[in-house]
Amino acid sequence: MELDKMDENDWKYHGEGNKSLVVSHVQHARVLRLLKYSTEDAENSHKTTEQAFRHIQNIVDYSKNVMKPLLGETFVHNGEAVKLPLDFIRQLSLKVQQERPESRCDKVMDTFSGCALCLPNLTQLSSCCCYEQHRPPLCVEIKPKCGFLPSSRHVTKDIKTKVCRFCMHQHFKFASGKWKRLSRYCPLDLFSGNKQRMYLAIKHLIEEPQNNFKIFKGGECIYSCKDDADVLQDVDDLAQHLRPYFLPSGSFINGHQSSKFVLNELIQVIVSALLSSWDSAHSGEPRKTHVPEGRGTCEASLLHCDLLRNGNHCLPKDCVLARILGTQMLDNLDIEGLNPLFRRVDQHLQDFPKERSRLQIDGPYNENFLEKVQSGPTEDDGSIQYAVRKVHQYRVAMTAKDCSIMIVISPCGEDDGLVQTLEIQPTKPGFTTSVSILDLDPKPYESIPHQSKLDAKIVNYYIKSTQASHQEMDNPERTNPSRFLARDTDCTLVFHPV
Ligand SMILES: O=P(O)(O)O[C@@H]1[C@@H](OP(=O)(O)O)[C@H](OP(=O)(O)O)[C@H](O)[C@H](OP(=O)(O)O)[C@H]1OP(=O)(O)O
Ligand SMILES: Nc1ncnc2c1ncn2[C@@H]1O[C@H](COP(=O)(O)OP(=O)(O)OP(=O)(O)O)[C@@H](O)[C@H]1O
Repeated sequence: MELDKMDENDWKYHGEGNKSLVVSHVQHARVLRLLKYSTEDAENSHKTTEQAFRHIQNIVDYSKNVMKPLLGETFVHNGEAVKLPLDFIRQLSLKVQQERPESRCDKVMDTFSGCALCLPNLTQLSSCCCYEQHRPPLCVEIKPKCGFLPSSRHVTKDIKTKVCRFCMHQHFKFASGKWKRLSRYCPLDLFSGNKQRMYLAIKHLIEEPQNNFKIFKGGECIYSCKDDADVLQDVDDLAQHLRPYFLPSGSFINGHQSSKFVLNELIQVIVSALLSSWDSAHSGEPRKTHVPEGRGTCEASLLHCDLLRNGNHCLPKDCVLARILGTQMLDNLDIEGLNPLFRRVDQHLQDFPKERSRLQIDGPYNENFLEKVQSGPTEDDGSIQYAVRKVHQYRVAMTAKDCSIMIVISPCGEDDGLVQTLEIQPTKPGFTTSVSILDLDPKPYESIPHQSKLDAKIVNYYIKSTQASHQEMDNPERTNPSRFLARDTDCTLVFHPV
């Protein structure tokens, strides 16, 4: 990238989250990820270039030295911190403003520091060399969220060991107006390793994508959450896009059937990519990651009880889901068990402020930090080392609970006869897939008290609202229909038993 030749016309709006705004290059498979700050957050706007650059370098170091070893070399692309001309960033900010969703405009792009993170465009990261004009690579983005139930003895509310955080959080988000519909997606189904449960989890993501699901075609977002949209219409549009990829030319399947068919095909390719082991050093019988008994099924999941009971709960060892789940499970005390340890660390830092740097509370995120995460006292011996280790582990787990998976699906070879069988196959004929993980930023130490409050709010609201729902069921006239989602009975899937 030649900094003196940066031109805002070479870049376009690509997407954004809570903390950053992403623009993509119109020709090269590159993106710039620019940080955002709240308009009221005056402190951040006064960050000097050096401070901002350090902040972005911290993100790079964390991805590279902490998350990459935990999640796997093949999945993580840490990118590099870059300094950009201020004029370019200001022009870019003006250019993208009209494309930004209103719900994200409570924050503004950082146009003062001149710093950004430059990354490969993961929606275009194809492992296939034969780029077809009429069938550019598809990319599916999934933000899976937390895939297990806590089993920590510190958990005080029984419901937390039965209903997963995502499903409980849905009720809170719906009530607070963040989303207009409840999602039927349950992360525990996605992480189950059971193909039928995974199939339905993805089907539910397609039905109600919220901020957990997007599809790109040739790097352009063609399917994502639109708050007011007619969802059925959207799914039909999506099916139109998918036809050239999944329906053999000259096929006679008509309208609705063909939509169902191509969506089914897409889901199967996604499941296959999520379950593929990517560790090239490993060969032979795939090893499995088991979700401990009772931690892999959520009572709020809308799947058939039989499917939940009988589904096998294990993931191939080196598949992307196993890597993410393993890292999420570094949080083995739950926020309730972590709280007293956080207070121990906090007290220590108040007593000895200089310890902040030795304990690497804000980095540097280097091999030493990873060492602190991975080794040290395993039982609470009352030491500060133990408490710091658990705090570091919790923060790493939080990153893994909030990351996203990108699956690029590239057609290769002839488009005729692509779909020969409806079984999931290790690699579906006619496609290659590549998988990466994004949004691997460190979660601030200071956010832990917020996590604790949010956890209590979500759980209390869930208990209150489900109790109210049961009362409403006794009195149907008062029932709010969107509170009661139908169980998914469409389990007559095309998979063979696994
Ligand atoms: O707390 P959660 O589970 O709601 O996760 C937040 C996400 O909300 P979600 O529930 O996925 O819609 C939230 O996503 P949205 O802004 O809702 O798209 C952020 O990812 C937030 O991370 P950060 O504070 O920006 O680093 C996430 O916060 P962290 O808890 O990961 O810090
Ligand atoms: N390297 C990349 N290549 C392609 N698209 C990307 C890349 N990084 C981010 N994106 C897109 O930009 C969106 C926002 O990026 P990201 O998730 O990193 O933002 P964030 O503000 O950290 O999100 P969050 O709300 O989770 O904190 C992503 O959902 C994804 O669609």
